[in-house]
Formats: sequence, C-alpha cells, structure tokens
Amino acid sequence: MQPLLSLNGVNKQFGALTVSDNITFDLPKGQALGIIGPNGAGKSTLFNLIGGALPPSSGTVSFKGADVTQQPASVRCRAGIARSFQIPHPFVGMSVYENLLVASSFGGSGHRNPKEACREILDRTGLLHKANRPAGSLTLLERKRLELSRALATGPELLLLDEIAGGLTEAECHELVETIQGIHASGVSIIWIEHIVHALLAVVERLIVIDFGKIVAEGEPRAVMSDPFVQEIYMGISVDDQAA
Ligand SMILES: Nc1ncnc2c1ncn2[C@@H]1O[C@H](COP(=O)(O)OP(=O)(O)OP(=O)(O)O)[C@@H](O)[C@H]1O
Repeated sequence: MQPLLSLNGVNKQFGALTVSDNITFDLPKGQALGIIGPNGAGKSTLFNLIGGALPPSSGTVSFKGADVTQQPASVRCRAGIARSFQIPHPFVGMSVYENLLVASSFGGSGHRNPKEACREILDRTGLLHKANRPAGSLTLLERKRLELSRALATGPELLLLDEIAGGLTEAECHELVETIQGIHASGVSIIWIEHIVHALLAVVERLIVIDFGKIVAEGEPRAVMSDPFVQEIYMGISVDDQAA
C-alpha cells in the first residue's frame, strides 16, 4: 500500500551546519510514529521540512503519493498535514471557539458543518467548557489542548505533534496521552516528537532516533529504547555504566 508520507534522502544545511542528513523513511497510513533525540539533533527542523515551513537543501517529501517538496506550509495544510508547535501561539484576544473556526476555515477539512465540527473537536479535547473564554486566559495544559484542537480543526490526515507534553505535570500528561490515543484511534496518523518518553511509548507503534541530523535507530519502540547505543546517546548511560 502507498505510504501516507515518504521522505527520500532529505538534507538540510544552515550554512556549514548539516541539520538533516539524508533522512529517508515512510509513514504508513494510520501509524503513530515517535521521534526522539538529544537537544539540537534536528527534530523540529524535520517537522519544518515535513510541514513545509522550510524547503530541504536536497531530497524529496511526498504526501499521499504527490511530491510536495516545493509546496508551502499553507498548501500542505490544505492537503492534510497539520502541526502543533512546541510553544503555542493562539490568537489570545479571540475565544477558544473562534480560534478553531479560523483554523477550520484555513485548512482543507471540508467539514460540512464547520461550527458543529469545531464543537465536537473541543468536546474530544476536553475544552468545550472553555469554548467562550479568551484563549489568552487558558492555563498551560489548556493552551496545549487548544494547540491540538486548532490542528485538528484543519481536518488533518497527518498530525505532527512537537513536544506537546513538555512542562505538564504527570497527571496532566496522562490526561493528554488519553486524548492523543483517542485521536489516533479515530484514524489520524501521527508523528510525535517528545522528550517525555513514557508518554510517547503509550501511543506510538514505531520509534525513530535522530542524532546530529541522522536517523541512528528505528523500529519497535521498546526494542529501540533498550538498545545500548540509543541509551548512550539519548540518556548518557554508557554500556560500561550498565555493566558496573
Ligand atoms: N533557521 C536556522 N538557522 C540556523 N540554524 C538553525 C535554524 N534552525 C535550527 N538551527 C540549528 O539546527 C540545529 C537543530 O535544531 P532543531 O531545533 O531542529 O533541534 P531539536 O532536535 O528540535 O532540538 P530540541 O530538542 O532542543 O527542540 C540546532 O543546532 C539549531 O541551532
């Protein structure tokens, strides 16, 4: 079956710095894929390349079989790629519901009834009771939920989540994981960059590890996490420490 997303030999250089180094992988439709790696490894840059915020220096990005490498983020969003950002920037003076309506009218959702669709999304993400509050009055968890809701309002087939669990308490993180599990169960494909590994492992079926812009490990999440090489680069646990 044709993959939903394919990256083929994707490179990105900022001057002399190579931030994405020959990144190649396919995402089958319906899969939840996790991406981990040390700070500065090139994870958010990879999202910029998939979402269209940045063009690659070379290589191709295909979505639903079409080459989207030269398409801007707005076109990719309408095609079905939505992204939540590490630091949410909602329209703070607008209500939560209005924020979703903007996203819904911008994206390619084709919701027959956008107002009802936005109401349903807020119900799914646990924000319905805040629908008429200004976005600027929300707590951190609620802002994260709004970020997720705005991405969903565009009607994505592929949802890119950039460190959405960062800064939350353990209980808040658990609640958010349940919401993301529900979104995945509804058929939305997900790529999730996250440092909170236990949250990630509760959702994803496959894990990719990036270091210095390269894919250095890939596969079933628990097998990848127990690889001594991954433990060394990601958690600083050396094979010698384990033997001691
Ligand atoms: N627009 C840019 N111009 C120059 N350098 C950049 C640019 N964007 C990112 N970088 C550099 O590319 C490298 C990778 O950054 P990136 O944000 O992709 O890493 P990351 O893995 O997401 O890190 P973190 O886990 O801290 O969010 C860093 O060294 C960063 O400083």
